[in-house]
Amino acid sequence: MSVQVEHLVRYAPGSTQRLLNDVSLDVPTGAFVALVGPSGAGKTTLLRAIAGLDTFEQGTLLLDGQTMGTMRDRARKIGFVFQNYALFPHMTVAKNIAFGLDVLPRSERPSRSAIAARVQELLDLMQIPDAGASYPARLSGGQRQRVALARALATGPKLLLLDEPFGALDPIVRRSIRTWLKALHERLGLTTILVTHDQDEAVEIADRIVVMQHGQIVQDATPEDLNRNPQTAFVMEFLGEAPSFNGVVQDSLMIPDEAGLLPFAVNASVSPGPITAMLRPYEIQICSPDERSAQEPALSLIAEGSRNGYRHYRAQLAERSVPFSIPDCTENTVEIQASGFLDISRARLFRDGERCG
Ligand SMILES: Nc1ncnc2c1ncn2[C@@H]1O[C@H](COP(=O)(O)OP(=O)(O)OP(=O)(O)O)[C@@H](O)[C@H]1O
Repeated sequence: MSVQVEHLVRYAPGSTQRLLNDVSLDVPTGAFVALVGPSGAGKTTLLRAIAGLDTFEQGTLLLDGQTMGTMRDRARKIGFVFQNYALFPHMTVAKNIAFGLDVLPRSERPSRSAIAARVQELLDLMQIPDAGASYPARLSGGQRQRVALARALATGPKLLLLDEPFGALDPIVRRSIRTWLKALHERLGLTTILVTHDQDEAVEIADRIVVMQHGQIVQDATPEDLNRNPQTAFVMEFLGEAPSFNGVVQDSLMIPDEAGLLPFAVNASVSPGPITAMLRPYEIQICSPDERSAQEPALSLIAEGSRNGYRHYRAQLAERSVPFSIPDCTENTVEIQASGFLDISRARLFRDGERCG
């Protein structure tokens, strides 16, 4: 199922505050989109509007090119899992999963045996084939999340809306459920929109990341594009550690304010004046003192060990220390407490928070 949101505006009830401020989003059938952004950005509000759980004052919402039908039509086509969407504790797992089918009017409800078969199929799919007779209290957190997903999938929805569905899980279970969800999405040909606070999760699972801030979409791109071409300093910072360096552009040269950083050439289109350079720790390079013999070495390096395929360091500048890392496999040997200069020429440039180079 495709989702098209056009110029959506939603006000806080009884107020002129815009919770969603002219939001447009196009999600083609089969896409896996992650909605990310700081707390209060409007992610849940947008998801609820798409689900039809909340109304909106302006704009259009189209599912498969049509305005939304009745609530019941929607309920069958859209599966939701919200973070605090608890299972019914007094029902077995099987009854929980069957709920959406059991409550259908008799004329539409599958036979008892068809419902039982569907429940078993979902239990098998969730890799908890024997859990049907258990009560939710007997399950682990990860198993409960799977049951919540199974319940959302029982009516055969075409669109899956997930609001922090793995929030309560420990990182290891979370990682395995994430991989499994991606495979499920592909296998069932679903369209999935996932709200998550976990940037790594978004990058790993989604084919598109939509970043929200103040009720607006600030960028909508593939994970690679978002990392390579963040349109604002906020997006750059939001997606991961991003040391920033103030300086000034003169004659197409960025001259950092702090000692210990090498000036670097910038594109001629970048106008002179104050500027902020930001880059990832692994994009910072170290220059040994003898390459710049005219200057005294201006910083010292502190090794912080290896992690995730990188060797991590902190470079001590006059007023602060800056994280940087190099791939573990590199031949480059940076000695503990070695000194040198930082080359930040791979930085993106921002002015007033907007990308300018
Ligand atoms: N019914 C409401 N009345 C007034 N304000 C509301 C209402 N619902 C949400 N808000 C406000 O709208 C803003 C967006 O909320 P929303 O829950 O969509 O953010 P979010 O991005 O999902 O945040 P989080 O990551 O914390 O879940 C918040 O400032 C919230 O306080």
